[in-house]
Amino acid sequence: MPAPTFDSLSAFRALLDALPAPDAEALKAASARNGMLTKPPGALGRLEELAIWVAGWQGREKPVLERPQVLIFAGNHGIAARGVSAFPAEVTVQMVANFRAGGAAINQLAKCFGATMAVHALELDRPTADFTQQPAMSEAEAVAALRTGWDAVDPAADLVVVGEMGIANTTAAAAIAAALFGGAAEDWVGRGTGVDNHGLKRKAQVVTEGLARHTGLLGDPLQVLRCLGGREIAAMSGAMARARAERIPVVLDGFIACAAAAVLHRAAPGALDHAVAGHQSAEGAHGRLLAALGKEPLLALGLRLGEGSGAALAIGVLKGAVACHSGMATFAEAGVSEG
Ligand SMILES: Cc1cc2ncn([C@H]3O[C@H](COP(=O)(O)O)[C@@H](O)[C@H]3O)c2cc1C
Ligand SMILES: O=C(O)c1cccnc1
Repeated sequence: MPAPTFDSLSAFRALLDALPAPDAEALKAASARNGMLTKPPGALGRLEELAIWVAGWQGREKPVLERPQVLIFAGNHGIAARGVSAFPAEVTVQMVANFRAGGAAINQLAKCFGATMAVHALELDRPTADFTQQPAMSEAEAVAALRTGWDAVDPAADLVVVGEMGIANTTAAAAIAAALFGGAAEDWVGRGTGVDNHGLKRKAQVVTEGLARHTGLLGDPLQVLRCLGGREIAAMSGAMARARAERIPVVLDGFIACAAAAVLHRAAPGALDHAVAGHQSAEGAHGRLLAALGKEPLLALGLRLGEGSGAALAIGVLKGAVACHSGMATFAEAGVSEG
């Protein structure tokens, strides 16, 4: 069956209301298998629940992780002109060239964990509007960006990692988080690429202005995405939703990726049941955002890069979980006495 598609935000919302659940039979079978493997019950800790979770989404008792896909989306932001990043906006397009040449951190991590990697640059020569002045995107622009993400997912992948590149996007992500979960701008802004205290104040000011500009629309998570987000952020939301429609598990990356995920979470409760938090980044409010999503990170290594880097590292943890679950012998097979 061809994947459903959408040409408006309301059609996208309808898809979110009809997302599939994990396979109950596979969950039951994997859970039973986990209880028979040659280890004391629970001895593999969180790896056990991770393997069962992957089994449920993949619809098989013995899941596999052989075709992880890393998707990187890049976009430029009108608010970059407001001095909210330690780096100039041209770094976005320069890093896209670096991704394509294989020179970025994510290239190495994707290679390490056997993932394919695709880079989608979204109209980099046309930054989104400054959201303190007007909505970052028109409805048509937001839909086009969501579609880029939706269409980028390989239905044959067995795990999806979604990452981003977009100078100033920690400010857009902070604005989204504040709009979705409340609190002051100061609670959600962080140092991003390394802004000083003045930069941090500017970020809070820009977020405060953005929230005030769009108050009337912020009750609707998809309008939050359109008014305060960016093309790469919308593309990430679209990719995560498509992965769910295909029942492919997703690993969440850092603060920006989690802001994209949070839009889905607020638009349709349970929309992130197929997603695990790969890591907690060093961005100040990432812990708060993960808590709001109810997600416990697998790793916390002090990364503050984005690009899907922390999520790509977590592929290793998931591969370990799946390898043990699907490859270990049962007590009966190995002739080991049970306790
Ligand atoms: C060379 C370079 C590579 C990056 N790779 C990811 N980011 C990260 O930094 C940006 C967000 O931080 P801010 O909001 O402070 O601009 C995003 O592009 C994010 O992916 C990078 C940033 C730089 C400078
Ligand atoms: O949390 C992240 O992913 C992050 C933090 C700082 C800069 N870029 C990304």
